[in-house]
Amino acid sequence: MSARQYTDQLQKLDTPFYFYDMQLLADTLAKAVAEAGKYGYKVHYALKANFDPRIVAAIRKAGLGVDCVSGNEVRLAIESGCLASEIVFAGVAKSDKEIRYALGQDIFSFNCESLQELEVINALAAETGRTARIALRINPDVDPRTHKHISTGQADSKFGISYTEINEAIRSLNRLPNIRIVGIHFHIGSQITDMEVFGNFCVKVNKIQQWFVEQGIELKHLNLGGGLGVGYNDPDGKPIPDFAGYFGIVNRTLETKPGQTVHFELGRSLVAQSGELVTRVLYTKQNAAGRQIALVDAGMTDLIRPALYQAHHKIESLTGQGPLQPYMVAGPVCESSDVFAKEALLPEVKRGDLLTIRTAGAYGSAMASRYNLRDLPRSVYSDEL
Ligand SMILES: Cc1ncc(COP(=O)(O)O)c(C=O)c1O
Ligand SMILES: N[C@@H](CCCC[NH3+])C(=O)O
Repeated sequence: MSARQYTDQLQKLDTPFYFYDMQLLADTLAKAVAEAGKYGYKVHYALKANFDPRIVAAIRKAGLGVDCVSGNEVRLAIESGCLASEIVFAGVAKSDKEIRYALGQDIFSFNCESLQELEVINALAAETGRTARIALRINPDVDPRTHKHISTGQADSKFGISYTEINEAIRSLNRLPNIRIVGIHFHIGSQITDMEVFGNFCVKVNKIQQWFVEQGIELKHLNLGGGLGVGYNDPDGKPIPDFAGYFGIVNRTLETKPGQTVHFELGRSLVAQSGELVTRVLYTKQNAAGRQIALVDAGMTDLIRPALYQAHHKIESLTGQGPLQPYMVAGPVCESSDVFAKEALLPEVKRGDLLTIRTAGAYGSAMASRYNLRDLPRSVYSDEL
C-alpha cells in the first residue's frame, strides 16, 4: 500500500523521510524470484540501489544473491547474513584493499572490468595462495535506449573490457594462474523499459559466447547484469515490474550451454516502487514569471535523481484536495537544480501539506548526501506504523 493509506499516521511524524511499503517489497521480490526460478536463473540484488537494513533483510529472506560495487558493500552483505557464495563484485575501479577483503571472503565471482584488473587480482590472490573466480565484464556496445547518464554498455564508456580486447584478455588468462575464468558479465544500462533491447542484447551475448566456445573456453556462468526499468509516470498502474516478460525474452533469445547458469543483477526493478519520499510543504509563493512554487523540506540531498538526470518522479499531495494546478516543487538546498518538478499537478498547496514523491525506493536514500549539512533522510516502514 502506498503512503496515502497511512496519511493519518505519517502526518504525526517529522519530515522528510522515506516510506517503504514492506508488503509491496515482499511481493515484488517473490515475483522476481518465482519468474527467474522458472528458468533456473539466479538474481543478485544490486545493493547500490538501496542498502537500508530492512530492505537488505527482505532481500536475504527472499533468497536473492547480492551484486556489490565496493568493498563496503561486500562487507555489508556478509555482515547482513548474505552468502558469500552468492556475491558478485562488479566495481569499475576496485582498490587493492577491496579486492583483498573480497578474496578473503571467497565470494562467488569478481566481474573484471579491465586487462590490468586481471593482473592485479591475480597478484593479490597469489599473496595468499588463492585462486579467484572471475567473469570478464565485456562491453557489448548495445544501445540501451535510456538516459545517457545511465547507459553503460556502449563503445565510448568507462565500463567493462571492450569487445576489441577480448582476445588479449584471454591470452593473459593463460599466464595468470591465480585467477580462473568462470563466466562473462555484461550490464548495458539502467531503466530500460523496451524489452526488445534485452532481446537484441541476448543476440549479442550469443555471438560473444560462440567466440569463447571457438577458443575452447568453457563458461559456467553468463551474467546479464541488471537494467529492467519501472514506471515512474504511473507507479500504481503496474507496481510490480514485468519480470515475466523480462525473463521470458531472455529465455527465448539467450542460447545457454548444458549446465550453464544465468545470473542477473537487478536493482531498481526490485525496490523502486516500494519507496516514497514524504515531505512537508514549508512555504508557498509565486515567482515573477507567474509560476506557483511549493517549497518543501526534502531536497536534492534526499533524492538527487531529478537534479542529476532530470528524472521524473510523480508527486502527489497526501493532504490537499480540489482541482489540480501546476506547481514547481523545490527543496531548500542552495542550488537552482534543487527542483523535484517544474510543473507537478497538485490540488491547492498550503503550508503544512504533506507531499509524496513516488517511485523513490531505488537510488533515493542510497544517493543521499549531507550537502548544506543537512540530515540524512530517515526511513519509516509500513509494518512498523
Ligand atoms: C554492473 C551493474 N549491475 C547492476 C546494476 C543494477 O542496475 P538496475 O538498478 O538498473 O537493475 C548496475 C546499475 O546500473 C550496474 O552498474
Ligand atoms: N543511480 C542511477 C542509476 C545508476 C545505476 C548504477 N549503474 C539512477 O538513479 O537512475
